[in-house]
Amino acid sequence: MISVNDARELLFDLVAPLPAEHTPLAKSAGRVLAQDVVATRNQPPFAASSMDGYAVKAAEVERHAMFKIVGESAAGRRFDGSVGPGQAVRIFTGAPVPEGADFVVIQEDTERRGDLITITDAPGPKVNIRPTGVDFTKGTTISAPRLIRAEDVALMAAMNIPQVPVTQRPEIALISTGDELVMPGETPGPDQIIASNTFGLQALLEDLGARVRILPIAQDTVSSLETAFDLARGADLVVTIGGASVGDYDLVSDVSHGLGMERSFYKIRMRPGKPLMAGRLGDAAMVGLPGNPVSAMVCGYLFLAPMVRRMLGLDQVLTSFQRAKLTEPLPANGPREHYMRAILDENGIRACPDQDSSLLSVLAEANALLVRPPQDSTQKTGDEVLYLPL
Ligand SMILES: Nc1nc2c(c(=O)[nH]1)N[C@H]1C(S)=C(S)[C@@H](COP(=O)(O)OP(=O)(O)OC[C@H]3O[C@@H](n4cnc5c(N)ncnc54)[C@H](O)[C@@H]3O)O[C@H]1N2
Ligand code: MOO
Repeated sequence: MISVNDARELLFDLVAPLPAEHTPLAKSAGRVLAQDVVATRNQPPFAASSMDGYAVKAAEVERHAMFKIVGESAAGRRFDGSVGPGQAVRIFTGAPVPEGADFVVIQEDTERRGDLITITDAPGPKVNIRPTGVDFTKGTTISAPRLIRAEDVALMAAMNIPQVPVTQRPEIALISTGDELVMPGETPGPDQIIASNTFGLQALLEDLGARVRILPIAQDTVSSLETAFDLARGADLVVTIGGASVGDYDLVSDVSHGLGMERSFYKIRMRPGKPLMAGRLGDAAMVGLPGNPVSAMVCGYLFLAPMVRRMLGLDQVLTSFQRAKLTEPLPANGPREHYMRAILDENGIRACPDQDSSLLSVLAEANALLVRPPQDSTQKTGDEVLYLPL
């Protein structure tokens, strides 16, 4: 058995960042920027008014000063002439400031009669003009890698980048194994249950940006498992669920070995999630998850999620541990690193009372995984512990 950290390193060795592709700007949110993108224009491309009012010469701005309106500058339609002494140009927010003007008096500070305006209130020092390129200039770069957020989409749109280079989405095939499983919506036989962690993992992995294919459930036979592996061809990562332990029907190891899987490791010194196997199967990475629903989900958070982030080319692939104070004591831990479902609130953190790895109801109630090092001693209320937010 190897440690969680060693397992993670070996899992990272099984995957690499995927190539880039272009996606339309409108579809780029949630994807990972694969190459730097560069603005090809200044924003604003001209000195622009930030208010509705009158463009004048700053030197002439004072209370009671009068100006003659000689034209209009609107957003999208500039005033072509220039502003001379005693002249003003009617101007609107976002419009180009005409030549000769270096101040915009807001209309609330003026009184207009025909084509004459008078400044009624002393304008402050603010010139109400946005200089050319104040937002960004030609050559401004958004650096890759970067998880593209809505704000980045807006910025790239303003930069006039209609096609965005993004990392290809990792394709993941999920194979549930076991005669006892049926899909949600089907009618289970008396000894059957519903495949669950399959769908939890799909949600988790898709949320990270992977494309997930749920394959038909493999029965506990060699041929059924072989068929499932065959259907998984083309995936970057093949994940099996269940059949990883030592029972007579735990066939994943034998079947994957028979198909040429080069094993990287089997079993991690952790709870839950001990009987995890990993290796390379043809062009794909393969991870055999333990079937217990919580074990599979915890391994999804701890191992599959970082693998996906690595395939997406992100720098930050691990979730950082946080610290909180215990609101209830903990008994000593055994030899395996323990990821306990826990509840974090404003007072601190406490482990859920029942940590059996079949209990999805407890996992759903939890909002953190409290991390116990191997052989950790008894912890008292108020002691600080590490946790991962869920
Ligand atoms: N003698 C030993 N028995 C077990 C050991 C051991 O070391 N020695 N390890 C235990 C641990 S820890 C785990 S975890 C499980 C892992 O077992 P498998 O990976 O072989 O999983 P299965 O036996 O196929 O299933 C376990 C459990 O989970 C249910 N299951 C499986 N897949 C799904 C799914 N997609 N959705 C919902 N539930 C699923 C399955 O019905 C079983 O109840 O082994 C222990 N045993
Ligand atoms: O370690 Mo198993 O993965 O607890 O239930």
